[in-house]
Formats: sequence, structure tokens, C-alpha cells
Amino acid sequence: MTRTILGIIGGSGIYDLPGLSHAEWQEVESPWGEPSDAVRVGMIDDLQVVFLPRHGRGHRYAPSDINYRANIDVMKRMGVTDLVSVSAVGSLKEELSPGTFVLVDQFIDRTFAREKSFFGKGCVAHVSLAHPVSPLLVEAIAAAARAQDIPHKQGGTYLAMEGPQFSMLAESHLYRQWGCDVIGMTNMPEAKLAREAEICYAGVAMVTDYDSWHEDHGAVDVATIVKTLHANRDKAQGLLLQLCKALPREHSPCPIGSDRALDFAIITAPEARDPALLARLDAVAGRVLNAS
Ligand SMILES: CSC[C@H]1O[C@H](OP(=O)(O)O)[C@H](O)[C@@H]1O
Ligand SMILES: Nc1ncnc2[nH]cnc12
Repeated sequence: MTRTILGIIGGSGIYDLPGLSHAEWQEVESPWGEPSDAVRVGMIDDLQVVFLPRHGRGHRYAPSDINYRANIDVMKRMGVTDLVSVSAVGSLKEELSPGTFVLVDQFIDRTFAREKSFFGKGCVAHVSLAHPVSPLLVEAIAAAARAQDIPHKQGGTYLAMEGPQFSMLAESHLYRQWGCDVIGMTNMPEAKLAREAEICYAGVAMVTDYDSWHEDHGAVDVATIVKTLHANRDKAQGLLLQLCKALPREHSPCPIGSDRALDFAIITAPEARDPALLARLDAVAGRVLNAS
């Protein structure tokens, strides 16, 4: 039996989590470098929650500068079983108006300047990523959104772009043709790394704008996004508190195996593995490496 520990990564505009009792900021070291910030650890009822502001307090890190590996490693070190990622996104569909929350379940990864794996030379692994989000967690988030009466869409494809500039008109049209629902700069490689770390992951994408494609809306700008984000913040916090209250205290095995993703993923023979890399993998892959 595994106790649920909920991790929350807050995106633009979400740099703290009110409502936590016994809360403290805790510095956690990672062999993968500097995480975005200390983590805010506390309780909601009897659920342990670990919160990390993705861009750091004061929004110090641009999407390409975030150390996604350190952030996920820190979550793993804190024992996080389930991770909710909250993000601001642009809408690529008319019906997804600003204020809508999209519970994304697929990604298209167009980022190119980020470290995307914990594994590599000296310990190669290939995890399955056909279904990048964990169904039990998404269902719990959807139930919380219904309970809070938050306009939301369950399911959607998130286009991850490198940034930091917003997309060009031709790109925005292209992503719409691809059938994407929302666009952002941060959920990749976060979701990939969560899977490698065997943490169940789900994304709440809060629509702040219509990106650049919509004829009735001007090109996206940060001022508009921040205004919508502030309007959305109470809703996001209500959603998270409701989720914390309702989430089962015992972590049920993930039906798609997110929490066992490394069972058959590591292909490097034990005698060919690099001890230095194995040492860095102690938290992320300790469950399987210590067993073999
Ligand atoms: C402030 S607008 C662009 C910025 O907002 C999103 O961040 P996050 O996903 O962390 O909420 C987007 O990806 C960009 O980083
Ligand atoms: N239009 C947009 N493109 C990329 N990231 C965003 N975050 C919020 N709105 C965005």
C-alpha cells in the first residue's frame, strides 16, 4: 500500500499555494542541478502536498531555462506519487475561450533546447508515452472541476513550443490544422520526465488568450495573459483544494502503468551501466535499479 503524496507544479501567476497547514518552504538538493525554487510542503486535511513554482518565486526562469529534470527529481525525492501541473495556455480553438480549463491528455513536443531524459549514455531507457497522462488523476481533477462548477474540457492536445516568443501567425494556423487544442511552453519535457520518474502526471491548462490566429483578437501579449491569470487564480486554487480533499489517500496502481514505467524500460546491461549516472538516478530509478 502506497500513501498518496500530491505534487503540484504552479505555472505563470501561481507561485504559492494558500490553504496548506503546517506549511514550510524546504530546500531540496538534486544531483540534476538547481530546481526552480524551494518546495512548499504542507498538509490539506490529512493529505501531504508538495508545491513547486515552475518559474520560481518572482518568475525568474524562462521556459527554456527551467531545470525540468531537477524539478521532477525533487518531486520524486519528496515521495510524490501524483503530480498536477498547472499552466497558462493559448487557445487554438474558438470554443476554448479564456477562462476555460483544459484537462490535457496528449502533447505534441516542438521544444528543442531542453534536456528531455534522465537516462542516456551509461544507462539507456525507453519508457512508453502513448498515453502521457494518468487516467485516475485526470478523472479526480475532472470531478473537482465539476464540483467547483469550473468551465472545463476533459481531454485535449497541448502543443509545446520552445518560446520565449509567442508563435507566428503561420505557426498558429499550422497547429490548428494539426488539431491541437492549446499551446504553451512548459509541459514538455515535464510530462516525459514525470513518466521516467514513475510519477502519475496530469495537466490543467488554463486558457488565457487566443494565441495569434484569431481575427477578432489582437496578437497575444503578456499584459492580457496576466490579467486573465489573475481572474483565474481563485478558480485554480478552488480546484486544487477540492482535488486535495477528494483524492484517495491510498495511491491506486495506475491502470496504464505510469507508476511502474521503468519495469521493462532499462535496456543497458547491468555490467555496462555507468556508476556515476546510476548514482544520479537514485531517486528517479531507485525502485528498479536497487532491485536488479
Ligand atoms: C506569461 S505568458 C507565457 C508563459 O506562460 C506559460 O507558463 P506556464 O506554462 O508555466 O504557466 C507559458 O508556457 C509561458 O511560459
Ligand atoms: N499563446 C500562448 N503561447 C504560448 N504560451 C502561452 N501561455 C499563455 N498563452 C500562451
